[in-house]
Amino acid sequence: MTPTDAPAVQIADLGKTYPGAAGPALTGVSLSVARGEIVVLLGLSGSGKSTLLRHIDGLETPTAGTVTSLGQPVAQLRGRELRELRGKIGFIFQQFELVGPLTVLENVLTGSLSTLAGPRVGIWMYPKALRRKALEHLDRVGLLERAYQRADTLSGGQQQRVAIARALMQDPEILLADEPVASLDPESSSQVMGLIREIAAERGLTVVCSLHQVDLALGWGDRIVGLRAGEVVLDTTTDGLTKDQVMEIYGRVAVSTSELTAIEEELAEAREQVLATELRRNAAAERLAQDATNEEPA
Ligand SMILES: Nc1ncnc2c1ncn2[C@@H]1O[C@H](COP(=O)(O)OP(=O)(O)OP(=O)(O)O)[C@@H](O)[C@H]1O
Repeated sequence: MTPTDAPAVQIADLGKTYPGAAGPALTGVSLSVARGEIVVLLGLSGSGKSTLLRHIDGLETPTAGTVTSLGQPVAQLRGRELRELRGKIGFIFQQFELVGPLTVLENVLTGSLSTLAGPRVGIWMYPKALRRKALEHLDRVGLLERAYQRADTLSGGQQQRVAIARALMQDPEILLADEPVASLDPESSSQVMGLIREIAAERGLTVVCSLHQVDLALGWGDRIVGLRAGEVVLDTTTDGLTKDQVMEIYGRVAVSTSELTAIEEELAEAREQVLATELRRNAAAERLAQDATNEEPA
């Protein structure tokens, strides 16, 4: 395998148990994501999607197994090495994580902070080249005319586009997105996902994105990885994949008809036993009452 063929992310037998947790958040997860691939993580709340994403840029440390991102063994990196890796991995979140009172442009500029020595307060504290780059990214996400507006005056969809522009300031090779459209309406959701896909194609970005919406995932991703209770239960390209197959991840159609019949028979048997016990109890109570009547003095 030549260096260019090397996967963007290689996860081997990853396990994670949070301190004090009753059970593991991830178990035996193995996954290889090629450069330029667009992968959707699907699964119910609590299935481990965020935990998996957070291991890719070293925000979590594995309990077992390894994660290699852009050829680097993530858990072994410290200090500058870890910062350098994170500099190549952009992250966008459900709640956008913008600084509301700051202007849109300033929010985008904060995406370049890891490349600068020391903090920056105000747009004019950033080098001109970075200001120009931030404006170009805002133009790309269709928000150039909003550059000097407060971030918290924008709609949810617009704020997520600002967050994308901010992530682009890092010139990332990988983009991680943790339910980026969970708080958006369907129209804004497809606009934001469409934009991510276009930008990923333009830049050859690798994208790993968790989503809740199966339809969106099917139309948007190249590949779907389904998680259930911390384990990979589906890993397939989206070509020809049906919604029913995907829904099995959620356990809604995971029970077959024969299993359902068996469960129903078991329930019917249990109901009969309860009924028989109740009948016996009633009979015993009647006998006691009868005995008491018989013993009463004439
Ligand atoms: N910091 C933490 N400490 C302890 N347990 C955690 C922590 N973060 C997550 N968990 C637990 O790990 C499991 C997986 O959580 P995770 O957030 O990765 O799931 P998720 O699929 O992203 O869920 P959601 O869709 O709700 O964001 C859950 O049982 C959760 O309660």
